[in-house]
Amino acid sequence: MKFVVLGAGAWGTAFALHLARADQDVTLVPRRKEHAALLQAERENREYLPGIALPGTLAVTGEADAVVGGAEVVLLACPAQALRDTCSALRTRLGGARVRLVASLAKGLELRTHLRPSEVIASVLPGCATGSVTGPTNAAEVARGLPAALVLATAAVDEFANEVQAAMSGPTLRVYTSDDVAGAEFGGCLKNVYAIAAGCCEGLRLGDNAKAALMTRALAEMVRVGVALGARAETFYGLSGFGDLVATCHGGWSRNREFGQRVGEGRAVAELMAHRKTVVEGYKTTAALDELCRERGLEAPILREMHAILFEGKQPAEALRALMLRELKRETASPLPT
Ligand SMILES: NC(=O)c1ccc[n+]([C@@H]2O[C@H](COP(=O)([O-])OP(=O)(O)OC[C@H]3O[C@@H](n4cnc5c(N)ncnc54)[C@H](O)[C@@H]3O)[C@@H](O)[C@H]2O)c1
Ligand SMILES: O=P(O)(O)OC[C@H](O)CO
Repeated sequence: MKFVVLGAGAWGTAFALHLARADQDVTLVPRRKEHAALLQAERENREYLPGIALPGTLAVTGEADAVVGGAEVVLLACPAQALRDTCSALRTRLGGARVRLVASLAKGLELRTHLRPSEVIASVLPGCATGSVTGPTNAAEVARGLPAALVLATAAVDEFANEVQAAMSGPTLRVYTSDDVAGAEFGGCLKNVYAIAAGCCEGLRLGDNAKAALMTRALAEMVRVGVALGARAETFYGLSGFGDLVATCHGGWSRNREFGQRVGEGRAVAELMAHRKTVVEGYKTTAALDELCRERGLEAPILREMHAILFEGKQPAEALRALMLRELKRETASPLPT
């Protein structure tokens, strides 16, 4: 199958590399032409995925115009806040050509519109089949060929979605399909917020009990918020929800978790964000989700406290106290999977 991956950060590069290893026809298109030239010359993405050789079968080009029209599947591997511009450029490049699926690899909610990745794609490329690829997949581990599983979420799991699933799957990556796109995408967005919270727990040296409690209540919050926003409860207990929550809250590699750890240690949020070279999706997604929950009157106390820490200057220790001293209640308050 013919894939084009737009964006050569850590994940776009790792996923393209995986597809090449799976014998798919794949072209990786970095955003900057000079980055494409570097990747072609060095056969390594030293900026975002150092130490991993790109196989000869992985084509790299800086000329998106030349390749997108011939793709069956276009994968968008940019940060969530850059998806709209990336789709606009893609629309111009596609002209009359029709790719069969445009799917996002991003895990964030758009600021202001509060649209999920596939909704952003649909708003810029109406009539296009859209989807999301999400789940617990640290880029470096996938690039090293370590086993992982993820979800390809599309509104209709039709024959073509099954073909894409098969093309993406192999001995090191098992791909499941889902037609609950909202659930898969909200799982990917929300888990990044809670990974920052888990990092805060570590920065505050609260111990393993605290992190376990946080993750458990975070899952309940994910289900409650997600279901209220149109997702199915069961999806949050799968790879895109629980799976990615566990991976990101525990992964030593997680940029969201690590950022939260620094915040918990008392570092200033603005200073941390100013010096970042790679994306921390949970930061802006906290703002987008908090606004959305407030607009809809949804109760999301962990998300609320994370917003207070990241955008309102609240001290992490104060936020912890606020969560611990909330009104006591029964554990069964959240919806259970059907
Ligand atoms: N790295 C991972 O392990 C991983 C795994 C699964 C999903 N994701 C998700 O994939 C998305 C991309 O993450 P990443 O890890 O590849 O990021 P990264 O920080 O490694 O790289 C960022 C990428 O985004 C591009 N970019 C930055 N600003 C841009 C802009 N304004 N317009 C277009 N492109 C821009 C950069 O050129 C680069 O290709 C994120 O939503 C992330 O949550 C990452
Ligand atoms: O490094 P993070 O925190 O952006 O997490 C990467 C992936 O989303 C893990 O599945």
